[in-house]
Amino acid sequence: MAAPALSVAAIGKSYGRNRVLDEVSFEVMPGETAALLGENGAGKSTLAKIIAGSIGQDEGELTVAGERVRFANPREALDHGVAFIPQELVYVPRLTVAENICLGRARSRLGFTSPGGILRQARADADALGFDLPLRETMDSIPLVQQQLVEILKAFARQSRVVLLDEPTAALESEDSDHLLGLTAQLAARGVAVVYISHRIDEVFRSCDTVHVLRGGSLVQSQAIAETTPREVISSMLGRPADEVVVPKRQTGPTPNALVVNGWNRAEAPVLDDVSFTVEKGEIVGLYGVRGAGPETIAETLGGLHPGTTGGTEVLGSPIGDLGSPIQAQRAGIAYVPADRKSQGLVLLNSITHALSLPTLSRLTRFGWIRAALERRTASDLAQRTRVRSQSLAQPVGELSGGNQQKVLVGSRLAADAGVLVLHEPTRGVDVGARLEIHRLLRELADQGAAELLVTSDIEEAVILSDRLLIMRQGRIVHEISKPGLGSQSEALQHAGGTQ
Ligand SMILES: Nc1ncnc2c1ncn2[C@@H]1O[C@H](COP(=O)(O)OP(=O)(O)OP(=O)(O)O)[C@@H](O)[C@H]1O
Repeated sequence: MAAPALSVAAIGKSYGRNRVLDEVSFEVMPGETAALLGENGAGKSTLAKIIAGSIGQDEGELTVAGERVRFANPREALDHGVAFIPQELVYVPRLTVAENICLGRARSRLGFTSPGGILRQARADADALGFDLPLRETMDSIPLVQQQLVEILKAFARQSRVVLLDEPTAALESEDSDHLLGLTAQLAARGVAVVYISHRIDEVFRSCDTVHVLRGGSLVQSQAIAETTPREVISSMLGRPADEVVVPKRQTGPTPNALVVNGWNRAEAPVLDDVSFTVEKGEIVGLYGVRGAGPETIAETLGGLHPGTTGGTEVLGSPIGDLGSPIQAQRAGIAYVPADRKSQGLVLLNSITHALSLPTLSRLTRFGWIRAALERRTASDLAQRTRVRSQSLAQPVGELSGGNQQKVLVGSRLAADAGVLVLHEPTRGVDVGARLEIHRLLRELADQGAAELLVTSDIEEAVILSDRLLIMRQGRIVHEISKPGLGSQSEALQHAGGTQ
């Protein structure tokens, strides 16, 4: 029998007194796609980073294709055919997409270092995988989803034996996710071992052969996918039976409008075409559409990120003159939870306490002094409400697992006590348990009178959380579903895709 492509034996890792991985062992055969699951902070990314040479283990051994290895850095891992696509993307912002794709390979081919050569190579790589990418644009000027496709392309273009993907589809629309899953299957068919970290259980059951579940750093389930069920996997992740939970919909009748958007237009991309809608106090309104259809533009405009959008806006009964900057949006009474927590939302060096209280700092400040005790109390209340898992609230946000960083981001905006909450992908990268907690929290806030606009690419989230769901296509609102339920998913997708 062939040697495993990857063997992980009794791996252990601690950060100070925090035991992050304990005696973790499993194998992945060539051509196998293994899912690595677990709640936020369970240790998945840490394990992936150890396998990929970004950090070292304290105990245990790694074997790649029968050879015992200990990589000093990711470069060495790549040279051994181990490629890692991390959760937080690493790219050179000022270089073009083509240059980023070819980065690190420039010396391998004659003539390859000329701009034309780089463009040709990048185009060949992109075409081979059917990716349509703006190769001449700089990385920092393209949307997050495209940045992600570039990273994926880089790993795929290199000849890899083991490919680790850390939540690659968290930020992707269903169409792009399906494309990516198709690519992963192609890789596996070529004999590559794929380790797939995801919080999307349905995706794992569609595309993986085996599943390994981490809880609190220990492996608690290792099984063929065919021999288990989503319910069983969720139970092992949570360490308790997975209960059927339904987040209740709004109970109250009509209330005054808290947000009125009236005739918004944008001629230049991203285009909006005469968009009008309202969100009542206590109501959660979802906006759904395929990428570029408009929902994200509306969220970003409300966050003050798209000056130049014309039309009228009212917040809590008062007309807003201009949403030209994030500060103006905030002053208008809008709390915006951005989709991209790293570049728009969180300073990773801040302590959790500071990050959670930052948006409310003016309230906590008296005569220029931050009232430290109040700051701590606010932060600890928010950390509890969003169930942030950390060693202490003094820990830098950058040390938290990705999902816990997301909880801090959501929590920090809740503290602002704004009348209107704009939630852009609020549960991206968040595990099933925490996703439910965030959903409950958002419902609780709505019950207390907040108006919420939910922009999510997760159609299931859109239908279970929204009281009303608006579907957008090509910059316009094309359909409204008044009381969405799980059965409304296909209706929403049909209208979003234009097949209706
Ligand atoms: N550089 C670091 N310093 C201290 N602690 C860290 C560091 N990196 C990770 N940790 C801790 O290790 C634990 C595991 O984190 P890890 O990122 O592996 O979780 P994860 O399972 O990938 O979670 P998520 O689903 O949220 O991405 C967490 O408790 C985290 O706070």
